[in-house]
Amino acid sequence: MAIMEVKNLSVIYHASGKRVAAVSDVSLTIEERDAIGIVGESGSGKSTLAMAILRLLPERIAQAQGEVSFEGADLLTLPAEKLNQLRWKQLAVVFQKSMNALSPVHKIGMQMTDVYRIKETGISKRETRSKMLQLLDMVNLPERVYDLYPHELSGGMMQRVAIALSLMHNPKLLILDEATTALDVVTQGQILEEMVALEQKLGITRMMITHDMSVVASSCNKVAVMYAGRILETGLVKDVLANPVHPYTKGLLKSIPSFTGEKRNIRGIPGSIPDLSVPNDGCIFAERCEHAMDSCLIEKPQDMVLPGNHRVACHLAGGAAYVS
Ligand SMILES: Nc1ncnc2c1ncn2[C@@H]1O[C@H](COP(=O)(O)OP(=O)(O)OP(=O)(O)O)[C@@H](O)[C@H]1O
Ligand code: NI
Repeated sequence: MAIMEVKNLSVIYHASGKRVAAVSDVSLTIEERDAIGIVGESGSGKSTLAMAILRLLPERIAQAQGEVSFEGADLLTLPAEKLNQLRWKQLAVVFQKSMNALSPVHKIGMQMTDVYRIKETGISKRETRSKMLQLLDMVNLPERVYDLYPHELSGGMMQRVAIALSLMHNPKLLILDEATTALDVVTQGQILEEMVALEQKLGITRMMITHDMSVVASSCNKVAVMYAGRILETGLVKDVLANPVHPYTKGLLKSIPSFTGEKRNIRGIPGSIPDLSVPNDGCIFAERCEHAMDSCLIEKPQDMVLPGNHRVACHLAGGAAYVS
């Protein structure tokens, strides 16, 4: 069953007299218990997409259009009070810098308790404490963390606390925006492994925002490849990674080191993301694409649907040049 359906979502930032099309016509279906990776290079609109879904964009400068249905409601038009009830309880988010929001002068346990009590009233101190210890244990932190100050924690421990906070009300959908990016590879791997085990136990659905395809490969079942505000390819991880069709996805996969550990040159994709304040009617990747044809410059490619609902927005995917 779909837990969230994003339909034709677009976000425009109004910045210094320009209209920046940060997210353009994005549609996504997230099924219950999916772990969907949103992957793409810096500036491709991943965070904007997450913020739009959560309606956290600054209203004065950002304008979102489209539909985000979640639990039968459209998050984009839901009255603020109803939306507040959903946040944390149903929908939770962890950012890369989530922990910066914590006060340096209060102990972790007390801060967790304060956050918990905003939504849960009428629960005794003892019960709350035991719930917080249980949460710490869930993310593999020892009890003593309850009595530590933020500066006494390592980066990995901090992110674990942030994840514990996001889980405190058993959310249905958890959005992680580069939540493990700043960590060393070993700690990141451990946290991802723990996340996967935890969400299987708790029945959580996860949206994982990252620029790192190997994070998606190791912790997600679905992937959406985003570039310059558009989703270029999406499908099951096993299909997209084994059979990438879009030239951009192929480039992204080439630019990460091999999973088997063999040495390979890390090759970036030449060029950079286009100016999003300039309207584009063709394929947004065309100017960097080594296979671009005339039609790519003037006509926006529609989604080509391959077996397994593997979707690709590329003229080549639908044309004669594509061999399955
Ligand atoms: N407040 C803002 N005002 C104007 N433009 C913005 C604002 N925030 C983001 N943008 C622009 O929107 C585009 C998408 O940015 P976004 O942060 O969503 O990308 P991202 O994929 O999350 O990148 P990163 O991987 O670096 O976090 C970029 O071109 C960015 O410059
Ligand atoms: Ni981002």
